[in-house]
This record gives sequence, C-alpha cells and structure tokens, in this order.
Amino acid sequence: MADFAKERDWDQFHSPRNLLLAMVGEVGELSEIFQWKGEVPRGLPDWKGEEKEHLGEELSDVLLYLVRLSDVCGVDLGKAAMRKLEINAIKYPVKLCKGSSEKKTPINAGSGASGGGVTGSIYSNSSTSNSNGV
Ligand SMILES: Nc1ccn([C@H]2C[C@H](O)[C@@H](COP(=O)(O)OP(=O)(O)OP(=O)(O)O)O2)c(=O)n1
Repeated sequence: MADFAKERDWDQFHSPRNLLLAMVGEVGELSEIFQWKGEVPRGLPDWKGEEKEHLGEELSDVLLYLVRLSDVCGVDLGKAAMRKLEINAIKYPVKLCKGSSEKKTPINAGSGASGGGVTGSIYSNSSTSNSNGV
C-alpha cells in the first residue's frame, strides 16, 4: 500500500482521517453485500462464485485501508494484533468462558482501554459493570 500510494503521489491523500473514513466506507460496501439476506450459513454454500469474489474484494479493501491506516499512524499492526490476542486470552480465560459468549469485565478495571487492569479471575458480568466501572 505504501508503494501503491507513493507511485501515484497519493501520500498527500492518505492522512489518518482520510484513511479511516475510506475504511469505514468500505465497511459499508461490505455490509451492503449482506444487507437484506438475513442470517447466512458459514461458508456461504448457496452463494454464486461472482458473489464470493465480490465479497473477497470488499474484505480486501477494508484490510488494505486498515493496514495503511496503521502504517501512517506508526503502529506495527502485526505486533499490536498479537499483543491484543494475548490480552484477550487473559481477559477471557477458557475455564470461565468456554461455551459462553457473555462479555466478562474485570471488577475495578480502572481505565480499561487496552486491557489494563486485567487481573486473575475476578470477573463480573458486563450487564452489571463495564470497564469504566459504571
Ligand atoms: N485514494 C485511494 C483510492 C483507492 N485506494 C485503493 C484502496 C482500496 O483497496 C481501493 C478502493 O478503491 P475505490 O475507492 O475505487 O473503491 P472500490 O474498489 O470499492 O470501488 P467502488 O467504490 O467503485 O465499488 O483502492 C487507495 O489506496 N487510495
């Protein structure tokens, strides 16, 4: 994406805000594909080849803008995502969460923004407490 933009002298347009808005626009296009279809089974067995190809294109647009946004913000997305996976694993321990999609929120989590304050197994149901302690 960096090469793609540079070759076209498009760095001037690829500001963080522009890229974020472009990505959200592509999320809208992705949503349109599923719009009015109701729930669809995993693997999309009834979809035509061209519909799946279109889906792949819109998914790619979202991914490409996300990667580019991370890059221009100076975020190593690969590293950040691996770290977030580790945070998620601590926040949602298998023994507490297996078979349940209920959101678990640590009690007295403080700021809570990046998984900070996730400690031990002192969890409450998010319907009674969120990460802001409200
Ligand atoms: N200033 C731009 C414009 C486009 N792209 C790249 C990133 C996306 O992968 C793709 C988006 O192109 P379009 O805006 O033409 O969007 P679509 O491909 O979805 O076409 P359309 O909106 O006509 O369906 O091109 C980019 O990096 N920077």
